[in-house]
Amino acid sequence: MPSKPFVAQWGVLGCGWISSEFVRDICRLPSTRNVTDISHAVAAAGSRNLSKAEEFLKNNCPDGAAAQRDGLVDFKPNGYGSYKGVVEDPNVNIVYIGTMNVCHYDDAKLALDAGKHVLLEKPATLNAAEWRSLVSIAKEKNRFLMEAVWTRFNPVLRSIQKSVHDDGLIGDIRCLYSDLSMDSLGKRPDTDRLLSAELAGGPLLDLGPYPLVWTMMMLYRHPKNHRTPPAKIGSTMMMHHTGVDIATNFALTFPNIGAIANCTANLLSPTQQSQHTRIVGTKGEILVQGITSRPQSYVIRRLADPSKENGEYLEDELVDMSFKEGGLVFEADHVARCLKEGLRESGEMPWDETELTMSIFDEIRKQGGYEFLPGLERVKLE
Ligand SMILES: NC(=O)C1=CN([C@@H]2O[C@H](COP(=O)(O)OP(=O)(O)OC[C@H]3O[C@@H](n4cnc5c(N)ncnc54)[C@H](OP(=O)(O)O)[C@@H]3O)[C@@H](O)[C@H]2O)C=CC1
Ligand SMILES: O=C1OC[C@@H](O)[C@H](O)[C@H]1O
Repeated sequence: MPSKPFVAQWGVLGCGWISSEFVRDICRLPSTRNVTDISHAVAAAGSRNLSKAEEFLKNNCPDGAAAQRDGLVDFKPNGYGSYKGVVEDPNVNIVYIGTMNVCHYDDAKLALDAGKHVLLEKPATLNAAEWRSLVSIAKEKNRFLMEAVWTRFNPVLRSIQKSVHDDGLIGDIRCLYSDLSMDSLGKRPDTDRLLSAELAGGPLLDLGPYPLVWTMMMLYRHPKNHRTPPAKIGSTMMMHHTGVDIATNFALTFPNIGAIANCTANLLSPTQQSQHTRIVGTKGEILVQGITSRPQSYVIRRLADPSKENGEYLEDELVDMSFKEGGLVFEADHVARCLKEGLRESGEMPWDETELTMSIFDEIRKQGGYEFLPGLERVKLE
């Protein structure tokens, strides 16, 4: 007899866009993606406004998520007009935090202090000091804590990582180019979360995590890099009149493997979806397609003769791995497995990699002159 799947019992903080995407994705029955060891339930959702929480549940998971529809648990989702209600709900064992950047630290602390495990949307915090503080609370409370960088669990990224790291598909990596940008300027009000200084907006923190995740997964995590942080961080930032960045370019060097990453995130231009990320090696290159956060396919271009300078490529090979899931469920499955195993930290999105991410953003903000409004940072950098 197969054993009963472990059920992650989610409580959701913030009933906005990404929370609804997350909840809809965990409603998909695990069997449709050949998953049998874990499942998901929505135990609660909380908003600053009760009717918004109730509407959120009605629209996204009126019967709960997969485990509720499969009869693995017998509770229905509860709506709350506060975040406190969610973290105190006895049916909740893990809290998904989909609130604004400026709320992440307080909301994660609220959940950890209430004894709940936490999956916290990117950017985890405003700076590395806030993240270190959350990690120490998670350790003290003996609870799971992970930054929600869903792209790390995307099957396309995983396939590319294996082909490049284990099978030497493009030889030694030399350069990585990755962009996530949007042509938002003039199309969103200055009060929008992407442009507002009060909400710690700007493309570095909002979009930058994705070019950086490609860098982390392909270069930082390259077996020959031995998880060595970038030796140099160089950046150029253009500021918007609201006090957030409007465009940020950054380059990171990895001398152990002789590779450099060139990352861009701006609100001036749309990303080129036919090759948002280009990974160039000594034997060829990979062009990743789709959205930078949610790749769907990639093109392999092998050099006909790798010994030639600027040589010809053989015919393009398309690897189409399009999937029907939203993509957030792969991350949710991983978290459920961590909880099932009693882990407090994920090996795939460990605490020190979020700390490194936040430190890189801290350094880029310092170079570019992007300072948060007074009072936003709950823990200041030394
Ligand atoms: N993983 C991914 O692909 C994505 C991640 N994100 C991340 O998720 C977070 C939320 O983004 P998104 O869902 O697009 O944003 P939304 O504006 O759609 O939702 C954010 C929610 O935050 C809550 N909130 C708490 N305090 C405030 C406040 N002072 N002002 C406004 N809202 C507040 C609100 O929930 P309520 O009113 O219910 O209390 C609101 O609905 C961001 O940190 C972003 O970086 C965003 C998009 C994609
Ligand atoms: O995480 C994100 O990915 C998609 C973008 O549209 C969004 O602004 C960002 O928060």
